Amino acid sequence: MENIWLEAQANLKKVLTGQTFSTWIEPLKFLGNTDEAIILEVPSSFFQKYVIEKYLGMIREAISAVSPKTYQIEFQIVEPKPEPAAEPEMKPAKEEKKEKEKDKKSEFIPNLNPKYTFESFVCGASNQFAYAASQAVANKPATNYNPLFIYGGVGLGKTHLVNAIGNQILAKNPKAKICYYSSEKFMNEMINSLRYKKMDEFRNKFRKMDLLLIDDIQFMAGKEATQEEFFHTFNALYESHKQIVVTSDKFPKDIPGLEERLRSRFEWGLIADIQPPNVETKVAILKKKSDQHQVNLPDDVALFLAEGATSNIRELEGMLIRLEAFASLTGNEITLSMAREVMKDIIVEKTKEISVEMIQKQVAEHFRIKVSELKSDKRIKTLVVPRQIAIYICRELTKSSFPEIGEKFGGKDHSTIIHSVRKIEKQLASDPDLKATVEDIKKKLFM
Ligand SMILES: Nc1ncnc2c1ncn2[C@@H]1O[C@H](COP(=O)(O)OP(=O)(O)OP(=O)(O)O)[C@@H](O)[C@H]1O
Repeated sequence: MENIWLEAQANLKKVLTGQTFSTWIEPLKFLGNTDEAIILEVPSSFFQKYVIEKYLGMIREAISAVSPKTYQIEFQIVEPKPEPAAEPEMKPAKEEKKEKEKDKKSEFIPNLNPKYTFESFVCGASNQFAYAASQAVANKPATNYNPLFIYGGVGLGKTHLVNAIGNQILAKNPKAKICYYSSEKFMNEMINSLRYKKMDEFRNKFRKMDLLLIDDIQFMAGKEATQEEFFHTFNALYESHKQIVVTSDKFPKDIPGLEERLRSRFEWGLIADIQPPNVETKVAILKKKSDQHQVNLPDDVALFLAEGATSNIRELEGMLIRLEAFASLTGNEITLSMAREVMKDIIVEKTKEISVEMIQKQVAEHFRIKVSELKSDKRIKTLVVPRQIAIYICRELTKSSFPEIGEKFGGKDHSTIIHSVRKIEKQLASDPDLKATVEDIKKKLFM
């Protein structure tokens, strides 16, 4: 049973960002199970509430994808063990020195996701401004746009862009002191530092940075002590001309519970928004991701996913991974009909119903022939091939039976229809031009 959870966890890792996974999913340890439920360990009630709110659906889905049965998910709070007592253990001097050095180094581990770069980011109309602003900051930190405040809805690429800034600065200057933190991590670390009387260490760590990247600042809303601490960190960095980049799901003014003095500071620099992507950008993102995974994603499938998905790119990526996994496990190429089957519970098809008549019209237009010629019995090659293609697409995209299709193609016998479908199926495997033609026609049908 634990294996089911480990497998589900591994799949979630592929879909979520490194940061989200390590913060929220990795700490969920398998505690046990009943016939109906899997019990997972959580470190606090806050943690439990957050996971239920944000990730329970995903967790359920990941589990049902790897188990034959549907399970409830239950959480049990297991408080982390307190740190060892203040009395330090006696250690040999050499060992102590080594540990100190290690501590020193780890202070500057930038914590960036190396996959999130400008190169791997698709720039479209919806994110152009934030992309350009991020590049400007990466090229000339702490000059024109300080702080840079990026805001936009869930899963639209804020974390990706701030990591890209950090990665680019680090590539130019490997010694740059860069720190990427989510605001929750900032808060948790601050609480721990208060608890173990290490506030000076905490403050110094942030105030030494050249670049401070704070993700999802909206989580600081209503947390007065955290905001107070962040305010002083902000001032210290700003005054020493260090770059600060902050992300949020809202414009500063619209974050309830954000102190006025922080809000006004965020407005000192540049505020750039990311809007939900249009279908073309979503297709471009899918194409880029599938290229990265070295998987062939046909255009019509990319369009189908892009149109069916919400604007959350994380969800779009999740769909792609699911499809890629299905194709690789069954050893088949990704096709539109496979995508429809695999996504049937996820994409509530809002694509229009495709009818035999629409297909006939589109194929006739493509080959510059008349619909009446397509339906005729004429056996010349310029008509036979389009006719077979049209019949094949009708079989793939409509629910019509062979005799029904035959009826609409001038009353042809169902064996003629079966022959046409088989013929095209066979040729598609070896004829890339034919494949491109079929995909092109299907794509136009869904436009
Ligand atoms: N324009 C884009 N090009 C390529 N990948 C993108 C783009 N936008 C988003 N993504 C991908 O979508 C996923 C989610 O993006 P990211 O985590 O940056 O979103 P976010 O806005 O920070 O979300 P949240 O509000 O949940 O923090 C990531 O894997 C990211 O690489």
